[in-house]
Amino acid sequence: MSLLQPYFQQCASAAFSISFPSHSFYVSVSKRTFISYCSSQSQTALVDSPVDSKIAERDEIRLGLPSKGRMAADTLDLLKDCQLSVKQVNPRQYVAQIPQLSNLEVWFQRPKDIVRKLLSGDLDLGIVGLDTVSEYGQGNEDLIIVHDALDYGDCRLSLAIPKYGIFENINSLRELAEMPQWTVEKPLRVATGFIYLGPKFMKEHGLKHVIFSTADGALEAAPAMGIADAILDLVSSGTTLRENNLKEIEGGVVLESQAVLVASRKALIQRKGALDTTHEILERFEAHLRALGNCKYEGR
Ligand SMILES: Nc1ncnc2c1ncn2[C@@H]1O[C@H](COP(=O)(O)OP(=O)(O)OP(=O)(O)O)[C@@H](O)[C@H]1O
Ligand SMILES: O=P(O)(O)OC[C@H]1O[C@H](OP(=O)(O)OP(=O)(O)O)[C@H](O)[C@@H]1O
Repeated sequence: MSLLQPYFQQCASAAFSISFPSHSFYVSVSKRTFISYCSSQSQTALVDSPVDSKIAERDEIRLGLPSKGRMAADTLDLLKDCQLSVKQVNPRQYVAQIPQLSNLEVWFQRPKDIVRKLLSGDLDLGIVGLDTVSEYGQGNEDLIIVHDALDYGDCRLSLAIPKYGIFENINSLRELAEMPQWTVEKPLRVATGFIYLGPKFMKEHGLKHVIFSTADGALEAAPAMGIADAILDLVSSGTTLRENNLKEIEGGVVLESQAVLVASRKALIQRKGALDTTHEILERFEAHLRALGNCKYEGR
């Protein structure tokens, strides 16, 4: 019986179940996500889930890890803390092994490519920020957040506006939306790298006259350069906003993010050994987080 079984029972309606000769498992796609797994002698197979096509044939299970950037070192540290040491022959090689998980291959990729490759079936599991899954996954139902709180990479995707000029007394999304300046001819200009989540958030919050532009970095410069009125970007300490005379506003947080373990639903269902390997990784993560006092599911 898994550690997470009691939690599953609380949200069984959001789950699907599969029974095979040797085991059964449940996967929930609710906000607090997990995999639950237990032994069963059942010979029946019940699949209540959109499994439309076959996955690519290969024997190994593939885990994508960030190849560089903010998440890379912390991800390796987490795995090491869980006694899952990643053996990379040299840093320019993008494939590695974890001796404790013999059927698993690690592939180092840029975070956004990890999400893309989960969707294309070229990876089965990945560790990235929730912001990256949400932006590049675009709500695709094949992506399952297996663990939503790995306790690093904390940040938020937040709307920010200048502290000065016409925005001086604007402190909430509602006040921003009600400004008379934004019209069809002269919409609110938002600079962001999040071109899926940005428009979706504005639409959901009823902001009609908005136009987006995009850039790969240093977005905080856009208002002062006269390129944008607002920015939608990741914030952690808030220093970059402050240094650029920008402020967050009430109701302007699109998403709270941290590192998550994400899986391809198809891979979990169809790839031999994927479920056991995922369960093994998940239990190690939970044991580690519990030891740190950060296990969300403890006592459930
Ligand atoms: N202050 C922060 N700014 C940006 N990302 C942060 C911050 N704090 C945590 N993160 C996490 O780190 C991830 C960014 O990692 P990285 O720097 O590798 O990405 P990237 O620059 O978007 O990738 P790429 O170089 O492929 O475009 C974010 O997706 C987020 O989950
Ligand atoms: O709240 P803070 O702790 O100041 O962090 C936020 C900043 O960090 C990220 O930029 P990054 O350093 O990745 O550089 P970039 O602007 O080139 O993306 C993000 O895009 C913000 O600019």
